[in-house]
Amino acid sequence: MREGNPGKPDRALLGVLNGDVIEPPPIWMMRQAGRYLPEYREIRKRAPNFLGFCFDPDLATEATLQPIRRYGFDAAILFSDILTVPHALGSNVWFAEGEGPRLDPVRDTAAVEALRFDPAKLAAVYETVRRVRRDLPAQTTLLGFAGAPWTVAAYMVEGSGSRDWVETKRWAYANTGFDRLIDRLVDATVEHLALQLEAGADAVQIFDSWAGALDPAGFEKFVIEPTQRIVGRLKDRVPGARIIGFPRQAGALYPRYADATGVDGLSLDTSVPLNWAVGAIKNVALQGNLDPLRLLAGGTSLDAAIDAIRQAMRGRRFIFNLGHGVLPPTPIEHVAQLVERVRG
Ligand SMILES: Cc1c2[nH]c(c1CCC(=O)O)Cc1[nH]c(c(CCC(=O)O)c1C)Cc1[nH]c(c(CCC(=O)O)c1C)Cc1[nH]c(c(C)c1CCC(=O)O)C2
Repeated sequence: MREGNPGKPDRALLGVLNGDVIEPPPIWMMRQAGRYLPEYREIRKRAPNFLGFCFDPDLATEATLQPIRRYGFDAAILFSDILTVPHALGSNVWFAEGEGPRLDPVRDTAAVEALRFDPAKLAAVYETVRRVRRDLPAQTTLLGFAGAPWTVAAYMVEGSGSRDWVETKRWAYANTGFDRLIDRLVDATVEHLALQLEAGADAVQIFDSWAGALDPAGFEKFVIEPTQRIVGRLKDRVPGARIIGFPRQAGALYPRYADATGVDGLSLDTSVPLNWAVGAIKNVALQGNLDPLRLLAGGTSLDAAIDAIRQAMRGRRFIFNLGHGVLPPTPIEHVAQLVERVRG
């Protein structure tokens, strides 16, 4: 079934994005580098704060490689964060230990006009990409990433995480300059993703974690339209760029997102019935969507959930993943069970 990738080493995950059906499917996990790994918790102590960790190429390279060494996943994902982009735009971003991200809120046009993307502030990130590519096994795909404009804007407007994103939606729907923030983020995201691809990333994922917070008209304007611009411009700038989109909780709007944005792969959240997705979503590789809680719980119900996903996706361009990030209390043995079951 393989066409191969002329001129490229045989990277299964990149192969799926390029059009191959591969059995067993390549596997990686969102948030595979992080707190569920004892070796991550150990090196995390070496940095004074989380952004300092992300901007230290020694530490970020090591964190990226840890899950590859332990489990041999088919892809490594750059260890970084979606909030490095607001940092490079000049926003004040910090992680209050145990409380999640904090930013100085951006709530008017003057604050938007003050933002300037300076990629020099992310030089350590691109250096990490180069080092990881140099140290990775040749068959392992390296993924870069960015947050989508809507999700990054939501953190910038609220100044933190939120359940309902009230201030962001109020401004977005009022139509009083929020689009300018989205435009700035589209420009910065294209630049940031292009620099990762040019430093050695094989493909990139765009995380729109809060896409599901919008109504359908808002989803069209603030999720689909900016993502479509990013994909078009990135493919113009970096020929052959491969892009996975993750509009989390998009529900019935997943097919529209896949058709309209031009992504090569679509990451499905835990709530999506795969039998529906296979029929409704054409012409893209699908990725997903094991419930991270199944992985945490383990046991025979984990095996059954893995088998059901494999069964539903047989014959389809598919990348095995979770429906969202792995949770910190997940036992490391359950992850070993997952990888073995998918490949066995
Ligand atoms: C919304 C979002 C963020 N960051 C990210 C998203 C989109 C994906 C999603 O929806 O989960 C993306 C992200 N964050 C991180 C990665 C690294 C690569 C990987 O997936 O392994 C990636 C791809 C590391 C991280 N980013 C963060 C950690 C934990 C902090 C630490 O280790 O000290 C890690 C490993 C911190 C972070 N960063 C963010 C939050 C809300 C938090 C705090 C919540 C939490 O603690 O999980 C913003």
